[in-house]
Amino acid sequence: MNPPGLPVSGAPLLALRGVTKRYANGTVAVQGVDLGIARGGFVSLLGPSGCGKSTLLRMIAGLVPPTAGGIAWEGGRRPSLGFVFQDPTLMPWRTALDNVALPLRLAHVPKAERQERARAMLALVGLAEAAMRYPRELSGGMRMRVSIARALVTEPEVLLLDEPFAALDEITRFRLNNDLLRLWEARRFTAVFVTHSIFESVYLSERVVVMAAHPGRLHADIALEAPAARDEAFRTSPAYAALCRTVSGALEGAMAA
Ligand SMILES: Nc1ncnc2c1ncn2[C@@H]1O[C@H](COP(=O)(O)OP(=O)(O)OP(=O)(O)O)[C@@H](O)[C@H]1O
Repeated sequence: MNPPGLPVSGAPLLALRGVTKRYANGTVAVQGVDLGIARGGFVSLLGPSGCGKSTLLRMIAGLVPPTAGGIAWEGGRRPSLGFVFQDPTLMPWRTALDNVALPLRLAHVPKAERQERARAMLALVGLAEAAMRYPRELSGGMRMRVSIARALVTEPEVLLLDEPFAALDEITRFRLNNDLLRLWEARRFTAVFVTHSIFESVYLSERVVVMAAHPGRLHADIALEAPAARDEAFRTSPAYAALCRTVSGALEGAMAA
């Protein structure tokens, strides 16, 4: 385990330096976060409720400005970003296909091309057959797949995910974990994944950043030495259990801190 926040070797895609967020009501949601994130990595932000995970992710997304510190992107420009929230936020009056195509419509991509790209993306998340269905005709897991397809249809360099699977049942969650890993392996976007779940963070990530609360800050930075193929065999392996124990110990430390 490394001390928290050590920059990754080489120039990171994203470098946070002393990032702090104090909301107008005086709550210090995040304090003095130093963190480097490498291109193409899969990093989880793990911590107890209220430790500032969502605030940190929103600052990375540019949705919330830090009150101190800075966020620097490689080359001095923010790359294209996709964002997946816990609530899929689909438009109920549009089909799955039209929901996925929406970011392309907003980017003025011609209709034929956007339909083709949205169909291909839906196929990648296993929903080729559901393209013409409306959100109310889809299960919770299918709606989340549509949401992920919509976030990826513009082929962003970075995918930010804020507890996307927290509201799903365990079996659906496991399936979507696998789907997300397959997409990441195929596309190699940089993934920053916020979760409460030790098991999920260990299954998905190459690196788990553990946060402590009051004020929200980094507590530990754990590189996970895991097999390249993360699958159901890995989920039930002693290696997985050992990594979960390590991360669980760090989380207990964060909660006691
Ligand atoms: N807009 C806001 N105004 C004031 N305080 C806020 C605001 N958003 C979040 N907070 C506070 O900032 C702290 C961190 O919140 P944040 O949602 O970032 O944490 P979190 O780790 O993502 O929590 P959870 O896991 O419960 O979603 C909390 O104390 C929260 O109440």
